[in-house]
Amino acid sequence: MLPCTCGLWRSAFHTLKTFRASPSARGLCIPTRAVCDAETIFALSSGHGRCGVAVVRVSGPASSMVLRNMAGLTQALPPRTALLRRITDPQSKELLDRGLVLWFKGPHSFTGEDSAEFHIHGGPAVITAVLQALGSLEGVRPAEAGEFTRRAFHAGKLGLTEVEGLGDLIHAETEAQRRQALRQMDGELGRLYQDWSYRLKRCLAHVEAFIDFSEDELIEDGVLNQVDSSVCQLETEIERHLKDERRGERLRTGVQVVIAGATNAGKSSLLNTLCQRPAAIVSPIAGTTRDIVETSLDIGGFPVLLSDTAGLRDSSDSVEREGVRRARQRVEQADLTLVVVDSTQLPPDPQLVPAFLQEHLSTVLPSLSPEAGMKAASDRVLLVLNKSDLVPEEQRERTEGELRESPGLPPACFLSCYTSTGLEDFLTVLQSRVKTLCGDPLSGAPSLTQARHRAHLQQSVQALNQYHQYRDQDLALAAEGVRLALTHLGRITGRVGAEEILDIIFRDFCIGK
Ligand SMILES: Nc1nc2c(ncn2[C@@H]2O[C@H](COP(=O)(O)OP(=O)(O)OP(=O)(O)O)[C@@H](O)[C@H]2O)c(=O)[nH]1
Ligand SMILES: [K+]
Ligand SMILES: [Mg+2]
Repeated sequence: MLPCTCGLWRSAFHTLKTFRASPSARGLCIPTRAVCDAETIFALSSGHGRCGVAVVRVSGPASSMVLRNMAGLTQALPPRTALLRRITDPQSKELLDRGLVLWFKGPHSFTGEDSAEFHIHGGPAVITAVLQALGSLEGVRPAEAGEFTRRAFHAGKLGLTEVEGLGDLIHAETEAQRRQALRQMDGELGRLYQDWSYRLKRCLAHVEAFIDFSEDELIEDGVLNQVDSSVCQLETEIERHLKDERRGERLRTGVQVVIAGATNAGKSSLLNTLCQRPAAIVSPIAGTTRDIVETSLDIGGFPVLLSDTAGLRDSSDSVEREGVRRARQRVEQADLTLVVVDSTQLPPDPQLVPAFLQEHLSTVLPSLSPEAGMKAASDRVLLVLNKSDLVPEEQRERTEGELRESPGLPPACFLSCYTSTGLEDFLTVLQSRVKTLCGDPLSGAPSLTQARHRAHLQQSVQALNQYHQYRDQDLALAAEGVRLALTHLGRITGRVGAEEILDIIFRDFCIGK
């Protein structure tokens, strides 16, 4: 029997051969489309509208010609050095602006191609003149949305998860979103998936080596046991990564918080208080809100999509009934529900309040009632006891004491949307709940951020089940399971079938990125 190391070497070599041979495996190589597209592209990369400085980016083989024609640069430029130049029209030689030009020699650029940047004055007329001048040059055309990044991807500068991270970074609206996106753009998530791919490749190599050489006794029996435990270990890691309760995805898209409760409890007033503008109509007429009113908020760095809904009651009005139906539907989909209660309706005897609130919760939100599991309710609900300005202070304090003693209920906060009393305490509770729902983007393993990743990871795990299923009956089929799992992982990082998803990803990119 050969020593194990030799078996490893053989199996790795064997796998290389089979990868070349099998069409499904062929896709596993890094994308190798020509790094240099024949066309040179340009775009305004800074934001639109009047600004101090605007950045126009150029990428492609004609970039040096562009600098020669528009910035009068004849000799080879030092790369990555800003030079103050007169920027002129290439045909008429008219002065368009005075600005900085930079030159990036490929492959040491964002796209991997020869690139240039013009930092010009940000007035609309200056920008238009420079873009028009660029467009007049032969072989140079305006870039499509995300085209610079697409070229960077094809040049192997970024993996697909990094591209997605970059897209998220551009769209990040809150601190926590920025942190998560930056981490993904830096490649942490991509590295995690690539590490899994690498380990799966080793497993595959070993199984295939076993298939080919075990009969000649050239390989140790223990190899398969090693594969078994590696596959189990990987399954555990992927499943743990999947079991994140959608924290990363939630942070990326925003936590769905829904305001619900009886009519006139002050739901719309709460929405307006939280978003600090009169987004929803407030009136003493019960049944004012019918449609769902949405607004996005930044709660302590975390993104929240807050919805106000129709007051929950039986109504003979068909429009109101539709509003109530929509409200209930929203509550079902919510990550967190703020159940607003008019605190003047609470029993005057504080001891009766906990039971009253339990009862109230089960009528207002039957799916979150104690019967449906109070644990679920206390994780997904916050009770807002509104109009506290109308409750005597002494009664409020005694009620608060009672509520602290009744652990079965979701957290409850007294609040007045009129005077803002209690707002700070409520915001603290809300923020900590939202934070738990999103997780800390900086600690622990990087989070799963996209439904697309989740789908491929689930398929990967299913494929690994095939390995166990056929392990003792048909090793070729078992190996196919591992190969399939690898393909699914490859689809996340873009090593397999990237073209189909690129269009979807870049659709959300801006021009100039
Ligand atoms: N005193 C007092 N009145 C409040 C407070 N919050 C709301 N109100 C009043 O309560 C009434 C109902 O407020 P809304 O915000 O319209 O209540 P709602 O729950 O959205 O009502 P519907 O949309 O009809 O279900 C209005 O007259 C508000 O001015 C509060 O904190 N204190
Ligand atoms: K109302
Ligand atoms: Mg309302």
